[in-house]
Amino acid sequence: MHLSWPGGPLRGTAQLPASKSEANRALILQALAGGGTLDNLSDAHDTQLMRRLLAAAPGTNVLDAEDAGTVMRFLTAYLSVTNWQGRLTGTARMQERPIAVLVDALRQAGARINYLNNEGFPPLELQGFAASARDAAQPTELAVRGDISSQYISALLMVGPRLPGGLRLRLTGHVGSRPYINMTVALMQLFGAHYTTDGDTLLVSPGEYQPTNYTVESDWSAASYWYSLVALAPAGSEITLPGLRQQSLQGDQAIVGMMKPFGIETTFLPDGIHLKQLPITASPEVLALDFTDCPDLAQTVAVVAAARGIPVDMTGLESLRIKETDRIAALQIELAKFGGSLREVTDGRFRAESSGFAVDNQSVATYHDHRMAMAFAPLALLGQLNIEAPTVVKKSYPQFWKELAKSGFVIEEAG
Ligand SMILES: O=C(O)C1=C[C@@H](OP(=O)(O)O)[C@@H](O)[C@H](O)C1
Ligand SMILES: C=C(OP(=O)(O)O)C(=O)O
Repeated sequence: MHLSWPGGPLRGTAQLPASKSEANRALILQALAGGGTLDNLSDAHDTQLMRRLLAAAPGTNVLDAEDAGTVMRFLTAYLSVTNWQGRLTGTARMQERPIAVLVDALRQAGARINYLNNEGFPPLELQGFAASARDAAQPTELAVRGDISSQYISALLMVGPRLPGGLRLRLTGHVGSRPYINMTVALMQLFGAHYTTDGDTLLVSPGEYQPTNYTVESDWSAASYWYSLVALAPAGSEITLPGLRQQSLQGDQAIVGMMKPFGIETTFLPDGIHLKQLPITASPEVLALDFTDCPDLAQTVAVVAAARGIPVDMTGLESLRIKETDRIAALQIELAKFGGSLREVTDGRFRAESSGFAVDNQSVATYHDHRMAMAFAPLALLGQLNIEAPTVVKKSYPQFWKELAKSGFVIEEAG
């Protein structure tokens, strides 16, 4: 797909998808509650897939979570406690994304799960749930490391009320993506769960979820691409993004602060936000940003840093290697095409920077990763650009290209 910008400031209103993270939790909680209504469910493929698989589960013994991490992890827990028996699989890439931490914990809780291919990875064979003969008045006690994926923890927490005696979950190690755990707990409470903490131990009381009505917020991760568009567009650019809330459950709202040094001012409106590009005032020689809590923002920021020539030292990128692709390797290869780089300067600290950054008809490979496509697309503001396999955006933001076209980009399909 060929992308170009006719010139002049970027202006107008862009529609965002609803958060797939909120939606996929709400769908699991709704299924466990046995009712309630969800408004503003995303048309994102991950959300529609979750909905379809939850509906299909009672009548089939093969489910395919494709490339959706939340679907694979949340369903493994949900299908276990609901005693579903069958095979849960995913794409070739999903079969490389680890799941042992979750499977070990569920086995301890009483789930019977086998690996069908490689130990520790999907596909899985679920053989039902046999709660141990332990005193049911005692909570199921589990210890889970938090440094690989928070999705294991969210998955366990959501089924916690269904475990005999509830769940006492101790988090160990350096916990990443913590705002996603907080989002899980907030939605569980909204659906009637009882939850407390004792340091890094999370306690979920046994009980039933209540049918609940919830309106999903727009997606802050998707909003991040509009931040980079405004940051790279000509002076005077501004954009309105409806549907975002100041009180958000999404940790990716951190983009508000991260984009300030790039000159982006955020104003909260009664329904949404307004972004405005301001002249960049004095900034440190090298910015330091930690992505431990918001890994999905890393690609957005790395590309803007290189394109604007504002070096950023990025930490907290560990989980990027096991997402839709190895995002660190993908960024390194693609940034290099433009004169940018992402170099490991010390253990775990990566500097995004550039020398002679130029956009001149390069072709960006997207590695089956929606965020590679959307993080690099804003570079079309600086010159002619090609994006390979552009339909990859459907995972979280199917309308992305349509919204770019509406805002003035010229888009030509390849071939
Ligand atoms: O729980 C969630 O909705 C998510 C958690 C994060 O994953 P990790 O916990 O694996 O970092 C994030 O990257 C992913 O896009 C969505
Ligand atoms: C990592 C992501 O998704 P998931 O882990 O749910 O596949 C993402 O959307 O960036």
